[in-house]
Amino acid sequence: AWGYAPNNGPDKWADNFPIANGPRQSPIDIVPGEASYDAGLKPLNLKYDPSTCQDILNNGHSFQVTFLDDTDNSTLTDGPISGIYRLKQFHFHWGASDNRGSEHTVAGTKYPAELHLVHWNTKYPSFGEAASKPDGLAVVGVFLKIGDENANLQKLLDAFDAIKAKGKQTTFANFNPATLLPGCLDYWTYDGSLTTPPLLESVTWIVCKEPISVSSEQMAKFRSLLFSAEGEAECCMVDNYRPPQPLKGRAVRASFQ
Ligand SMILES: C[C@]12CCc3c(ccc4cc(OS(N)(=O)=O)ccc34)[C@H]1CC[C@@H]2OS(N)(=O)=O
Ligand SMILES: [Zn+2]
Repeated sequence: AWGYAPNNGPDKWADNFPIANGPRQSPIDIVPGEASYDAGLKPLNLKYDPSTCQDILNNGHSFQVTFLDDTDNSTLTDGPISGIYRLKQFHFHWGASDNRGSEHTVAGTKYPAELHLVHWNTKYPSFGEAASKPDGLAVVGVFLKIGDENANLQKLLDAFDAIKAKGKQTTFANFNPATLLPGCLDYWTYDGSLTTPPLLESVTWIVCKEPISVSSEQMAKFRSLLFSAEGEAECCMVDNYRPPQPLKGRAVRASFQ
């Protein structure tokens, strides 16, 4: 099965998922000087209801917080998209050390981690259906930068002892993902893909310019999770990021000047 090790990592994914070499793969290196300001881009409208928060899970590739998505209580509208996209889950990617870990990079700069808030287009009947459509998903990416301890992030980290190994999950209620957003919601946007197999080219990427803070001690806590299941040889969950992929002529637009 795919992973992030030398024998099953990003350089091997094309063996089973040939779309890995497709025309709209993610992540990418965002070069601010080459992004074009688009005055037609609207501000992001993110409305999240903490009561839709369900559980937190170690899926063997990252940890994710999953939301009830049978109502329009937690949605993304406006920004570069049309229609209503529902929040399904959020998860992170991070490094073995503070000098790497993000998937998108900014003029080659890597951040220690990156948050992805995954939303699906309600013009389709379900998340899984939407994931195979070119306008099916919208993922908001937020960079994490080493600085002050992040009290909102700490609520997630406090649940880690219950989800240390692959496959573990626990209930996780009343968390408001809006508390993980930066103060300024300026963003870059481009057409891309899932950054893990099945690498489906169904994502409108919305990457926030402003990072949120995470302390170095909190980053160490991320690295205490395991790729491995209980009873298997322990393998620390680190470097679960795909490196930037070729832009192949795509436009990157900026919501700000
Ligand atoms: C669950 C699914 C397979 C994996 C997957 C999905 C959606 C969004 C995803 C975001 C990811 O992360 S990222 N970095 O934002 O791209 C990573 C994987 C994702 C759907 C696509 C088909 C499966 O759906 S299904 N079983 O058919 O209902
Ligand atoms: Zn992701």
